[in-house]
This record gives sequence, structure tokens and C-alpha cells, in this order.
Amino acid sequence: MSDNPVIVALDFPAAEPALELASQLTPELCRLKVGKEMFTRNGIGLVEALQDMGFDVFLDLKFHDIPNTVAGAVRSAAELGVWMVNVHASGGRRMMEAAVEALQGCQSKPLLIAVTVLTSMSDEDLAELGYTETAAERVMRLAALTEDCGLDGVVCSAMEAPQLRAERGQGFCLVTPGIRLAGDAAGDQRRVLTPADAIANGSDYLVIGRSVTAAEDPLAALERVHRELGRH
Ligand SMILES: O=c1ccn([C@@H]2O[C@H](COP(=O)(O)O)[C@@H](O)[C@H]2O)c(=O)[nH]1
Repeated sequence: MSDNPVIVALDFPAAEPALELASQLTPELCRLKVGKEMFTRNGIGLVEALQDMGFDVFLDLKFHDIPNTVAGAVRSAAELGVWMVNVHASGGRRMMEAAVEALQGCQSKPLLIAVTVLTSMSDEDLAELGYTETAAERVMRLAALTEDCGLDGVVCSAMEAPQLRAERGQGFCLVTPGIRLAGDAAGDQRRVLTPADAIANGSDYLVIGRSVTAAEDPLAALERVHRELGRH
């Protein structure tokens, strides 16, 4: 299981469909991501239920606050026993260092990663916010800061993965949402690749939501992802 790169994003309006889908999956097929929609509605109960089913859980709450608050949130995630947790790199050095420090001495230590530039953002979106860098340039800068602060890796688009691999090396974890099976609508995502292209670019983990969860047959869609990755 440990070399499985697939993380299914459980974005549903209620716990029932999420648990129903999870019951059709296995920890060998994928890890599961609990994000803001599910966590706000269901809290830690849902995370614990998925963990009791044997799944590794990525708690995708993208913490972004003052250092003391983020440190406490990351420590709480560790106590919940999640496999991965994240913060926003734009919270800055002191916030990220506080998050790293908070995990020292925790009994179970999740992977700690930082969101660089959301995969829903384009260069034009960044320009409208007053940023002068392209998305790729900003990802590179925030990834360098993230590594310097001692985190395990970043969330980015797989489009930036080749340059990140070259700049940050093999040990730095690249988690890439914005994944679509060929033919699926990008929707609100802007920096999108297929599963095979993402892995070829150097992604460690693929976060896949609607290409699986909105498919007529989610299990068949997930099996298609594995076939595309050469994992049968
Ligand atoms: O930059 C980011 C960071 C997180 N996400 C999350 O990943 C999934 C993607 O869902 P899709 O349905 O495959 O688009 C979703 O939970 C986001 O919150 C992201 O897309 N981009």
C-alpha cells in the first residue's frame, strides 16, 4: 500500500455517500482525503470512521492563521492520527516553522505539507490579486521556503512537478490535485493533468476527486486510473 500514489478526495454534502463510496474501496486501492466540506459537517467522527476501515487519511484543512493557532491545529491533527495534514505556505516562515515545531515529540507524526498556489488559480487570477509572478514562479518560491522551514513537501499542480523535482530533489513530497481522466471536464480547476502525465512529471501523490466521485461508476473510474498508471 505504501507505494500507492492515489488519494481520493471525498467531497460530498453528507457523510453517507462518502462512507458508501469508502465501503466499496480498499486501502490497497487508495488513500482518502477529508477536506473542508466533509470535516465542517462531520468533524473528527468521519475521520475516525475512515481510519477504522483501515484507510490512511489526508486531512486537507489548509491551515492558514497566526503561528500559535496553526501549531495547535497541526498538533490536534497529529493526535487524531491522520497520515497527512497541510497548511498554506503563504502563511509564511514563522507559521510553517511553528507547525513543524508542534509535531516534534508527537507520538504519531503526519506528513506535513504546504499548499503553494491552488490548482484552481491561473496566472490571470494571480495578476488580479496583484501578484507579479506567474503561478509556476510563485510555486517555486513557496516550495523553496517550505523546504527551508522543514516541512515534508508541497501541494502544487503536476504541471510544476518537473521543475520542482529538479530544484528540490527526490526526497521532497509533491502532492498534486487538479487531476482529470482524459475527457473529463476541468470544472473550476485551471492547472490540470491526467494521472499518467502527473506521474510522468514526478508527482508522488495524485489527489483525485470528481473524476472518481462524480463518475457513474466510481470504482470503475478508479480502476481506470490504476490501469493508466500501469497498476492492475
Ligand atoms: O491546490 C489545490 C489544493 C487542494 N485541492 C483539493 O483537491 C480536491 C480536488 O478535487 P477535484 O474534484 O479532483 O477537482 C478538492 O478536494 C480540493 O479541495 C485542489 O483541488 N487544489
